[in-house]
Order: sequence, then C-alpha cells, then structure tokens
Amino acid sequence: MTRLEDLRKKVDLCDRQLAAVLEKRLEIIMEIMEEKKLQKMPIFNKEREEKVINQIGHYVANPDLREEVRFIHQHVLQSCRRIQSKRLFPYHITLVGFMGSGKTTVGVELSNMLAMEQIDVDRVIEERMNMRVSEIFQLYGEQVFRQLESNVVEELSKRENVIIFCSGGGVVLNEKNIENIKETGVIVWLKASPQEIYRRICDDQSRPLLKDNMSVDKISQMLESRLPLYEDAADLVVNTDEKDVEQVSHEIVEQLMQLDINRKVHHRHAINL
Ligand SMILES: Nc1ncnc2c1ncn2[C@@H]1O[C@H](COP(=O)(O)OP(=O)(O)O)[C@@H](O)[C@H]1O
Ligand SMILES: O=C(O)C1=C[C@@H](OP(=O)(O)O)[C@@H](O)[C@H](O)C1
Ligand SMILES: [Mg+2]
Repeated sequence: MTRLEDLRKKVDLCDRQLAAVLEKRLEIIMEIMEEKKLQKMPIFNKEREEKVINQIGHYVANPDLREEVRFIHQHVLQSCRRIQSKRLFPYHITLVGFMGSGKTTVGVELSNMLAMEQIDVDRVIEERMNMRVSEIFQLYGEQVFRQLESNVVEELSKRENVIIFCSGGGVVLNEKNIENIKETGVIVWLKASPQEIYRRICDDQSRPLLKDNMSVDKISQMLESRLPLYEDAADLVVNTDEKDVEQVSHEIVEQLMQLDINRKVHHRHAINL
C-alpha cells in the first residue's frame, strides 16, 4: 500500500466514526426537542448554541485547529436546527401585514433561527423584471404589479420544500392569493400601529403607495381599509410594537408550536412530512 492509500484509509475511518457520532447527535437532538415541547420550553436557544460552540473548542488539543472545529460545529448546529424545524413546521410560514410591519426583516431572522430558506415575493418580482418594485409601479402601474405578485404567490405556494414566505403588504387584496397560500402555509399576521409603522419607514422611498404622502394619517387610512383582510387571512397574530425583531421571531415560533399542539392547523397538504 502506498503512503497515500494508507492515509486515505485513515481518513475513511474518521468519516465512518464522524457519521456514527453525527447520526447519534441528531437522534438525541430530536429527543431533546420532544422533551422541550412537553415542558413547553423554547426550542431554539441562541445562548446555549454559543456556549456549545465555545465549549467544543476546548476539547480540541491542537490550538491551531480550534477555530476550524468551531466553524465546522456551527454547521452541525445549523443542521440540528433544520431537522427540528422540518419536524415542527411541515408547512410554509407565511408572513403578512402592512408595509413596515417587519415581514422582510423578521423573515430573514426566522430563516437563520430555523435554518429554513426565506423567499420574499417582492424580491422575486424584482429579480424577474430586473427592476425595483417602485419602478414597476411607475412604468406599468399597480395592476401589472398585482398580476406579477399573484403569479409569484401561486408558484411559491406550490414549492416542494418549506420556506419562510415573506409577502408584500398588499397580498391580501386578492382573495385568490390567500387561497393559494393557505393550501400549503400557515399565515402569520405581523401587526404594528400606524405611529410605529411611520417611525420605521418614514425615510424609506421604496414604497410607491406612500411615495406622495408619507404620513401617519395616510398609513392609518390604508391600514383601516385592509384590517379586515389581514384579520380574515391570519392563522395567528403577533403584535410587533415595542418588540425587537428577535423577540417577534421567538413569539412566532412559540405561537406556531401552540397552534400545532391545539391541532388548530389543518395541514391541507402538509409538505415534507
Ligand atoms: N420589530 C421591529 N422593531 C423595530 N424595527 C423593525 C421591526 N421590524 C422591522 N423593523 C424595521 O422596519 C423597517 C421595515 O421593515 P421591513 O422588514 O422592510 O417591513 P415589511 O417587509 O413588512 O415592509 C426596516 O428598517 C426594519 O429594520
Ligand atoms: O402594501 C402594499 O400594497 C405593498 C407593499 C410592498 O411590500 P412591503 O409590505 O414589504 O413594504 C410592495 O409589495 C408594494 O410596494 C406594495
Ligand atoms: Mg417587505
């Protein structure tokens, strides 16, 4: 046997041991998840993860390799989060709510927390048209934007793998959108007061519907007319005033688990079960 063949054999043995240990770790993680569910404890715990990453470095004898092992372990923990999320949430998690309620930002945070892919309807439209949403409104008008929005909503609803599905604020205006979303998703309504929405987006020029009149009055008036639509569509509601993005995301996870426990969600076509 050449030296290279010999070394490859040793590496293969390491992989075999790694696979066995990783398999065991994932199985234990699922048991921990069940236990936490029973005890109604939060499933995803950032502090605990940081501790675990730090700790694994201390088990590495060669200080030159410590950071690399920590880096690898971060990926292991991400997989652990993903396997738990898949089991807990076999449906798209769809965020709806008025402009500035935090759909896009909370979607990204949730995506990290749950190791689930996040897709923003507005971003898909922008990529396809190679144009900003505001430019589409300006060049083609709202009706064309709404048609593009409905097409993307329908496509995303049919995706095989579950996603964090971030809609635009006007998605509720078309009943068909909500029907499509409900086929495979649970709808989370992010609520915010007009004053809070104004504070968040007053300097942002990217929202064409508020371009000519960015004011608390205009927001109140639009919000008022859409409230019944959000109310009707929502499977659950999270108030975001005076909560940061991380708190909102944790609350979404907790409420989703409650929904599941109470068997209120009919997984019309549960995905990836
Ligand atoms: N809970 C929150 N607390 C404070 N600021 C927030 C919160 N959620 C979102 N934001 C901020 O508000 C702005 C609008 O958020 P965004 O995610 O674009 O909303 P949406 O997609 O619903 O229009 C962003 O600057 C974001 O950082
Ligand atoms: O409320 C609306 O009708 C809209 C909201 C926007 O998305 P955000 O809610 O993410 O700002 C975007 O889809 C478009 O400007 C129309
Ligand atoms: Mg958005």
